[in-house]
Amino acid sequence: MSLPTINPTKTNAWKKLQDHYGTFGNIHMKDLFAQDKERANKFTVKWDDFYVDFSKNRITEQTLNYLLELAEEVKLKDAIKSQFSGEIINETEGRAVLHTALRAPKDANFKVEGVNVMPEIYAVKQKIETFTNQVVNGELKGFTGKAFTDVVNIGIGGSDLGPAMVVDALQYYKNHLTTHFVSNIDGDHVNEVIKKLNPETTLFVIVSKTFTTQETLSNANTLKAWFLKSATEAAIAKHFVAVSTNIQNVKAFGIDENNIFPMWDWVGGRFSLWSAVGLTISLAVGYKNFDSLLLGANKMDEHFKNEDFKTNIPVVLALISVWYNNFFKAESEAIIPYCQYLNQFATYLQQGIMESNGKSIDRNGNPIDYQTGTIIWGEPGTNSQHAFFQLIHQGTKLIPADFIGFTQSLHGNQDHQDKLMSNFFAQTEALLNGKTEAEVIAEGTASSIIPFKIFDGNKPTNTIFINKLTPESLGKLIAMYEHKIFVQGIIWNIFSYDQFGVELGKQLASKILQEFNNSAVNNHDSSTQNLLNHYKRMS
Ligand SMILES: O=P(O)(O)OC[C@H]1O[C@](O)(CO)[C@@H](O)[C@@H]1O
Repeated sequence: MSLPTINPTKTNAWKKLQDHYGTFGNIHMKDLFAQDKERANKFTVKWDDFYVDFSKNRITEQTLNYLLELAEEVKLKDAIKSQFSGEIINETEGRAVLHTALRAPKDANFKVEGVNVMPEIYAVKQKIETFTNQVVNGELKGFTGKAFTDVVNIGIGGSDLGPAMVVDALQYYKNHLTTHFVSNIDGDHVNEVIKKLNPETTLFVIVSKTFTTQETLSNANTLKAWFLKSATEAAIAKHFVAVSTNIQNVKAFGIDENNIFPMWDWVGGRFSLWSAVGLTISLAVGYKNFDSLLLGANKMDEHFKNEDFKTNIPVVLALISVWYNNFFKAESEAIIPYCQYLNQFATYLQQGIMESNGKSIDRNGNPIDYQTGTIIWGEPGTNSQHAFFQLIHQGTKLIPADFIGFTQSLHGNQDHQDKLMSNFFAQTEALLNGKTEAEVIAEGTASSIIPFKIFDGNKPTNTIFINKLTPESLGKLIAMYEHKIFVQGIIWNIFSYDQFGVELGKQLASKILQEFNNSAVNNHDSSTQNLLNHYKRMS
């Protein structure tokens, strides 16, 4: 069975939303709160250690009902079933999409083409656990008999961003191993990492689903060449491991078969941190914590699969985002974690959201005449307040924002935590209420300055409030956004799991690379040609 192919703009719910948007006009959220004392309770979902308040949005109960009707009309329920039952929903690549199987319990039953994949998943998990324990305990040693001190993850995109974000987010839980990430083809990246390494005590984890990615293979070759300045070829087996679906290419690189951690083509790169792609996470925080991350994601999967849409966190967040994207024409969304540990979270979500839903052809193969993927950006609070919040508060653009916060800190310094969280609450309150002219005048402001100090307010935010940053709660949070991506892709009638848009640039780059050897460069547009010739002269 394939995914439904319903044009959302042709649904009854869409028309209702359009009319509703027309009458919604300039309703201020402040008035909605004043009219209904129960508003916050009505638009809050409490689930496990999550408290998600979406009341500070430009919605009424009617809006939500129409959005829920839209979900029904585009057959979201069937689509969820299709995804979890291993159907080939990544139709353009002919693949199932089963990252959810990676975090399911052992006795779950996820089938790809009739075969239960759980035994394979658990065999690889076992391999990750054994290997992690041996490295962390110092049982496995380098070529001079010393235990490992450093781990270098070599990968890019989904083979880098997920592990890098999680290792950073969970650094509180880290063991003695120092982790490094090399992704960019820019030689400065690998060069700076090399400066920090001792070949005798460094473990290299090459992560590439395809094992054909230029950046990853170039960086891996550079690191191998550097390593071989101090060690023999035989030592590679002790220091290099790989995560890939392409066993043949990994072996050709010189990696011992025992050092290969397999993955599967039914795991998309940007959804792969739950697989052996997360090996560096497991090494950095220990297998138990890695497994808790998976457990958290599995709990969110169950919530997503079973919860009524009205109180289903990923579904509600996705619907509200569609409301802004397609009716208010908001172009971007900000992700603001009040947590320094989530420093890389927005960057990570950029790939997840923009590579998945940045599409303009629908599931019937026709061009789309409505907006799809949102632009994602963000930084942790409070730093972001001192950087770009001016534009969110008083600029001309509507920027819905997710505020992510934790009731309990990990550091235990209540003074810092209270100051951080007072900012967290103050910002969403200020974005909601703004400041009126009367309030500005009452502050005794000089009359010529008054207009500059008025805040319209009415700026939407979701508050995603979690008890504590743990591997499990992080797993839930990541999975929450993964499901939001899926829901939006279904509504927009696009394929979320391919990424053909990244190919053209890659193809041209390899053509240009070959042309560097030619004496003259032609058959480009005149701009590109001039630039190439200038580079050839000057480099
Ligand atoms: O793991 P690989 O095959 O090296 O691919 C890395 C990344 O490249 C992409 O295919 C395109 O940027 C991503 O989807 C993927 O995460």
